[in-house]
Amino acid sequence: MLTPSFEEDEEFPSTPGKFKIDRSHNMNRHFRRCFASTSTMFFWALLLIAFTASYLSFQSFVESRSRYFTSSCGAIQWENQVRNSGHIHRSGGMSVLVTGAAGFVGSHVSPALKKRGDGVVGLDNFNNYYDPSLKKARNLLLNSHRIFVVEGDLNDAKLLAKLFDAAAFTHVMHLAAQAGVRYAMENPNSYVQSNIAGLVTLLEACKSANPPPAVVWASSSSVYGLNEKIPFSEADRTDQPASLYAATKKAGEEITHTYNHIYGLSIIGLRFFTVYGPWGRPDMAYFSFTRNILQGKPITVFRGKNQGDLARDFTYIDDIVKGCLGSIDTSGTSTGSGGKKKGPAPYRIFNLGNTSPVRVPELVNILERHLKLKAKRNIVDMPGNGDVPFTHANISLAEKELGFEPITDLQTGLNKFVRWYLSYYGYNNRNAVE
Ligand SMILES: O=C(O)[C@H]1O[C@H](OP(=O)(O)OP(=O)(O)OC[C@H]2O[C@@H](n3ccc(=O)[nH]c3=O)[C@H](O)[C@@H]2O)[C@H](O)[C@@H](O)[C@@H]1O
Repeated sequence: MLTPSFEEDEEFPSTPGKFKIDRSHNMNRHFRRCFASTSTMFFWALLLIAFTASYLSFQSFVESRSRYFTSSCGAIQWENQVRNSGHIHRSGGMSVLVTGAAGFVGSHVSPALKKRGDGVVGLDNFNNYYDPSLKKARNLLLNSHRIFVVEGDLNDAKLLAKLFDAAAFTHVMHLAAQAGVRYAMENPNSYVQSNIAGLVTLLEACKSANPPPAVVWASSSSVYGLNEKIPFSEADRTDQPASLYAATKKAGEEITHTYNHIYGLSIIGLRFFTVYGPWGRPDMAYFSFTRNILQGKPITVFRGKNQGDLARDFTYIDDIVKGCLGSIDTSGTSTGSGGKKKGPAPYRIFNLGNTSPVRVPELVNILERHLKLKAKRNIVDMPGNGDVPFTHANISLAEKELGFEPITDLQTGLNKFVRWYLSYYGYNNRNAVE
């Protein structure tokens, strides 16, 4: 029988790239040795069958946990999972349905709620806008915090009704969305589907719940569009969106207002300013720049009018999480019941930004320092694809009402991001998907 030796351990290093290269050579050698006698062959066949059987039963266990149920037995198990995950473990705590839980912001907000004793149930459709394996990895992390994430779509009204039947959510943290400013030109309907139709389906479920939850949801700094008044304040114009993405987020602000007005839903809309950090979104500039710099590929740096640099009020994820928790804690309650308004409910919108915009070339300089590599910069004029030249948040309202206080500068936040990136993808960076 084959016994592992030091020599074999060395041939299977932990880096996945090397593992792949060496595997065929090793497999040939193992096959020659292992199948030299019939008894060893029989032993390996039994082992293979046992392994396959346990893998299949594990898979079906995982599927039954998260997917919509098909049998009554599965339904009971599913409802128990939802109820347990949404159970509150502290006095005065909340039970929160987090949509987009396996997304970037959702995967940070959910454990933060759970750690302080709140109940959390996730909902995510695990779509392939970017590498779904990253979403699955975030999901594993959530599971390790005993957070159950239901795989399903916002537009599935029946599923939402089942969720609200199974758990008495006090709050909905609505983070699921079609994100990305420039992708809206490629796939406009996905924005309508998620950010408008999905939002309405969710609000319908919220207003019908008894009692209805308070809703905190992700709007976007992009609603300021062509606004030139700096810094951006909540009272500034938001009627000149520069992208379809921004237009759907602005529509979301109007739609949530009507549900507040007609049904007494308590609403907080959060205008996030270019959120970044560990477990981030691969479609965002800081993430794709890191990947390309490590792979020795060029990066495209957009330049604005008169060759001016673009700038963003980059905001670190941990600061955003504090703003989300502050919103949940101060949301007030919805006043309606069973779809009938009983009195006025709060409707508020807040900027969550860092208040110190950084030019995109400076972002690249910081990444170069952290990665100890030079970027191959390809500087081009900003195409007319929905981008805005700069963002800059005035956060005095969020400071006053939510206790929001961002403390992470870009240098520090990107250092944490790069360390995560290297630990997740490895130094050879071969597994990073475009
Ligand atoms: O805060 C927001 O409202 C928005 O922030 C980001 O949108 P954006 O600020 O455009 O973030 P990135 O796509 O990471 O771009 C950052 C900056 O890098 C620039 N960029 C982007 C990509 C690229 O290849 N080159 C480049 O120079 C962009 O023009 C922009 O100035 C998110 O992608 C949106 O989902 C979010 O709603």
